[in-house]
Amino acid sequence: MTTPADAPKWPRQIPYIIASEACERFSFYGMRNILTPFLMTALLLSIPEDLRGAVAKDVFHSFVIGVYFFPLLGGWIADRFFGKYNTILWLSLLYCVGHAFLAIFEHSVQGFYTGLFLIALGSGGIKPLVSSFMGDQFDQSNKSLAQKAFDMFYFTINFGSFFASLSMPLLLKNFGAAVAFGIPGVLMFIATVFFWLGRKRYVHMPPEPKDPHGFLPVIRSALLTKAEGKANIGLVLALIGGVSAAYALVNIPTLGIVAGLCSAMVLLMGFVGFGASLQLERARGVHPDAAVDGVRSVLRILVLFALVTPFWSLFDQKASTWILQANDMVKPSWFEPAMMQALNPLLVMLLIPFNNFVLYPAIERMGVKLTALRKMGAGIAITGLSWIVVGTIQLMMDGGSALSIFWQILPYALLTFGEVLVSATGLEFAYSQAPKAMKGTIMSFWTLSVTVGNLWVLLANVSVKSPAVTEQIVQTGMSVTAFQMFFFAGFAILAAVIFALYARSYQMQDHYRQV
Ligand SMILES: CN(CC(=O)O)C(=O)CN
Repeated sequence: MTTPADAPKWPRQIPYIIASEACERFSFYGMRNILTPFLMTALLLSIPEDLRGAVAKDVFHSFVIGVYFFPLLGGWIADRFFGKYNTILWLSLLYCVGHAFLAIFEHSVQGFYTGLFLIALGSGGIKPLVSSFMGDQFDQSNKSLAQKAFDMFYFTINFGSFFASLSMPLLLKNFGAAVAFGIPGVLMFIATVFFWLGRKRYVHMPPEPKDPHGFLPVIRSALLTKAEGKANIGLVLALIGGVSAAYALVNIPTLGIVAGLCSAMVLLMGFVGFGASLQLERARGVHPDAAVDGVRSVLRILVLFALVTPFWSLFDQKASTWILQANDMVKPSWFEPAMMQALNPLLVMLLIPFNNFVLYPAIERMGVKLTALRKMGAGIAITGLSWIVVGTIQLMMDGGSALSIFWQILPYALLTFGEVLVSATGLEFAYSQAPKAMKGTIMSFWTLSVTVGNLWVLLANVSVKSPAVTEQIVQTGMSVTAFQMFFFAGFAILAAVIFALYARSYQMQDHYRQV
């Protein structure tokens, strides 16, 4: 029986991290939400109007790609050199400087782009570290509270993003760019101060020295060690990955720079990882058993992350495909389609407490154990369901029905329910499953799953430009838009089924630190 004395205790430093995250997310979503309108109506005015939209999109997506690439750099620097606290603090200061550049250089393209680069470096660099640092504050005695802390963390992200989504477009319109970009900068500075204030209370995990038995050395040994009488199929697969990556790079003119680079990265990682997993046992003589087992568990986590990527494909299209649909729906004259975006953080703030206090306890009372993997699998499937609803709305519109924009509330609710199950749960899952020396890196791979999810969207968009594919779609009797919606719904539901099957054989790890 648990007595009050040994009941798990909340680490008192958690509020500093959560308050800092709320301010940081306000600053991030605040500047991100006004970036495209600012580029279109101010910074890029010298570009002819018909070309301006494409340039603005390029700038925006290059910025987003940076944000999701730099987590790898931040994770590596923290794990190997400076530790999480120092890396977060210094990158946060750089992030503040980036915001200052945006506010100061509202008339200078070069100054403004430098600001964007610094923000991508800062926000991307700290993104996986903050959640991982929060996990470090828990140990075996109170790890049962960690999921609640990650849920609170996710709640405050959306608290920040909700107010930013509503207020920043109005600030840009009424007070101009210097004020609109300055305010997120002030919020980021406050976020840094909050984080710094907790410094004496935090648990600091030291960086790990270069390990000859780390992830990459073990992978290399697995691929390069010969086994008598056996072919080196793993190495052949790794080489196929290298050649395919080179092919994707050569095809950048067709795929576009972003899709080409991301495809090359995914192909290389996929083939090398799969090849190494086939002959990981060959590394056993070269490295200690614990190192080889650690690598196997990391590769298993990466398979789960790969199966989460379809969720991100669907989730991030609420900012593109769903807005385009909303444009053609019936709405009050004062209502902007993009304002539907604010529904997502609002619903996250409602669903997290509802799930934790009402839904999860009710389901557990019915005898169903809600593991992280069950929640994530269900979340991916529910996200697929939201796209069946959106696809059905599209079919009705294509058939000539005039539908109110408020019909989108249902798919938004389903999508956000899926998000809370997948993304909020996945943060804690990723942390708890990562071996100590690889926490920053694994959290970065979790963030990278967002990039890969967006890659599937880019590739789907490239493929529907091909006349052969369009012809096939026409034969189904659906518009390309409706077809794509059902395609993505099926993509997520298939991923959910594979996720559920794979999860059955997944051995849960416990990498919380000892007391
Ligand atoms: C995508 N996220 C997480 C984040 O860190 O921004 C959301 O919270 C979207 N609702």
